[in-house]
Amino acid sequence: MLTVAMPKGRIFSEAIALLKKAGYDLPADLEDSRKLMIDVPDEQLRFILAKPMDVATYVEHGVADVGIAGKDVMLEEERDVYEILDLNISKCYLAVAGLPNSQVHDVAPRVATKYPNIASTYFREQGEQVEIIKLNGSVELAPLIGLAERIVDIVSTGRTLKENGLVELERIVEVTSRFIVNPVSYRLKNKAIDEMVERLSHVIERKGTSDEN
Ligand SMILES: Nc1ncnc2c1ncn2[C@@H]1O[C@H](COP(=O)(O)OP(=O)(O)OP(=O)(O)O)[C@@H](O)[C@H]1O
Ligand SMILES: O=P(O)(O)OC[C@H]1O[C@H](OP(=O)(O)OP(=O)(O)O)[C@H](O)[C@@H]1O
Repeated sequence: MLTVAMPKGRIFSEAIALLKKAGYDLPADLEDSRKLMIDVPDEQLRFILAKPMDVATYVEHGVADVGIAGKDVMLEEERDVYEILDLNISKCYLAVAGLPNSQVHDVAPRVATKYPNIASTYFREQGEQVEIIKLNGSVELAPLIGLAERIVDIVSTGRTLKENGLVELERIVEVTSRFIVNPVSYRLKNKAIDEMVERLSHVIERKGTSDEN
């Protein structure tokens, strides 16, 4: 039995679709359920449904053998897990944004973000001193209300920035979801994990090729 940590929220449906495409026979109502632990005995799988930021924590502690997590989470949390596969789903990127034409005069401008580690590493590498303000969501609000001069947040379509009158200033890193594995599970359950990786890679490789479209 493999325990798979799945991120609830926007990655979930794409991840389930990918597993189904890879040939896993999963219950149709998986996405409507409020259950947080779901066994699929025919496939020898147990799913646990976690907050996206927590997936790598479950995998690092070995209560899940494998999991699916955004690259943003992997960079922010730096968990001791193997990142085996880029699943190429839930594409977006992390960027610095702010109000247009805003002049930053402060010695240490304030940067609001859900990603304090990524943001401080980025600005340190740029040689810029900033004050990081940690938020848990609606980060685009911060410059509008005067909490921060800049933000570091996810951009996908750019709609949230646009509708709040913000502009992208610098692109930090591209983000997609990754298949991650607990190092001990990888030794003990190598066959089952390798099979899942193989089946998933097969589906990812075919994605976007001309005979698939
Ligand atoms: N706008 C977006 N488009 C595509 N992928 C995104 C977007 N925002 C976040 N992601 C990816 O999805 C993951 C987060 O998903 P989601 O937004 O459902 O979680 P969340 O922000 O923790 O949600 P909440 O705290 O509101 O439940 C991120 O780690 C990132 O990899
Ligand atoms: O470029 P877009 O397509 O507009 O997507 C980007 C928005 O999506 C995410 O927010 P989410 O919906 O997860 O809300 P939150 O920030 O409050 O968690 C992200 O934090 C941005 O705000």
